[in-house]
Amino acid sequence: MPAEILERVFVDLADRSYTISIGSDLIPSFAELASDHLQSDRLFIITDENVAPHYLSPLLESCAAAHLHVETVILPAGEQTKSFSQYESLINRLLSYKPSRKDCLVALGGGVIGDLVGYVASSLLRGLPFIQVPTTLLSQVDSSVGGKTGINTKYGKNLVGAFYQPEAVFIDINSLSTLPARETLAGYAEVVKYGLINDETFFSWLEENGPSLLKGDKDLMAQAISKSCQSKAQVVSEDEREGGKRALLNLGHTFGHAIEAACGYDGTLLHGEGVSIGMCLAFEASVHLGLCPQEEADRVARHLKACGMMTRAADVPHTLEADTLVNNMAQDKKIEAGEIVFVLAEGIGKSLLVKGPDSQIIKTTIMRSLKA
Ligand SMILES: NC(=O)c1ccc[n+]([C@@H]2O[C@H](COP(=O)([O-])OP(=O)(O)OC[C@H]3O[C@@H](n4cnc5c(N)ncnc54)[C@H](O)[C@@H]3O)[C@@H](O)[C@H]2O)c1
Ligand SMILES: O=C(O)C(=O)C[C@@H](O)[C@H](O)[C@H](O)COP(=O)(O)O
Ligand SMILES: [Zn+2]
Repeated sequence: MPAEILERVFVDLADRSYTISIGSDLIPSFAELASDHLQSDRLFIITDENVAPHYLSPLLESCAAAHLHVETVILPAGEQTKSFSQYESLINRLLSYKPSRKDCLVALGGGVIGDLVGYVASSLLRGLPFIQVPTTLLSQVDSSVGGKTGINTKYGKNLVGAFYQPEAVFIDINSLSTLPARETLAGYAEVVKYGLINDETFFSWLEENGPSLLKGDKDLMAQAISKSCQSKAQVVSEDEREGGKRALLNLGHTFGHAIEAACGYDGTLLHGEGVSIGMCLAFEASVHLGLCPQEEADRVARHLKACGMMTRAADVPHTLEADTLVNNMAQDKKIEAGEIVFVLAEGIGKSLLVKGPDSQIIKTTIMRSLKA
């Protein structure tokens, strides 16, 4: 089947600008689509053990047809791959192939592969071009766009990394057909996030269409992916390095990352699941701080729950302590003069940054969410 591009979204970043192409059958046509972005005929495709059996062959076949020279690296799947040890081993493996600065890395996979490969691209030989081919819903709507790359450390999520933009992003929505339902749901949390941040109309659309989209309606899914990419591209174009409004894309993440760290990155809690609970906590905290009406927080939790998402810390299949979560939150990157800048909300579509809100209210909100 020839590639069908449904939409192109431009990320406007001066000399680092690029296009996100969204469509069907883009992976089997990768080499043709990517040809304008390649500076040499040598590519390094990095993927994981779950993605490779489905999508590596069509990608390799398209590269062979275009007479490209390709080396392939298949990494273990899962969050633990975003680590110092995998970073070092990938760097060494790539160096063994004697890469040049014009060769291109291709991240074929979810956010784990995209974040790791992007960071390797930013640092190997002081920077090589890379292309994102995201294959999870989460990576198609969020992580492949915007240039946040990095790995986790024992102190927390994404604490080592770089802002480093890809040359292009190719979103093949057909790849979602093999994604496990739990992963689709986790990605959906980041879709809902865009509505909650600044687009109540989109949130209402999701209330109406989210359940059908999650059941496999491809047309609705494509619309949600386009809308999410447009939203993210807009924010990133205005604030690439999170000097201000980009921090709103972190709605739910201060809480979510703290819960993820407490669970140990072993698959007990997926990133999107932490974000779902974290967004509910952000809205509940906003209610207790007198910023947001209770009905708005209830509406957020109701929608996420109706879709089958986790909405409370008590839903996590791991024993969590409020003190551990508060302690983990102290590693958040949005800290200014010793105070965490929280993403809170005055209502749906009305998010805002609040520096150092009452810490007792934050802790009480967490404790309530931990009660079954
Ligand atoms: N850089 C950013 O802006 C940004 C944004 C959001 C999230 N993230 C990061 O992204 C990561 C989460 O990404 P994710 O949710 O994509 O997880 P992931 O990369 O671990 O992928 C989820 C699982 O699905 C499998 N998989 C991927 N594509 C598949 C497909 N098409 N069919 C079958 N299986 C498939 C993977 O092997 C893995 O087991 C987290 O580390 C998070 O911190 C980064
Ligand atoms: O692109 C952004 O900016 C985001 O915050 C998107 C988030 O969904 C993503 O999880 C990101 O990796 C979080 O970044 P961090 O700076 O909080 O580590
Ligand atoms: Zn996220």
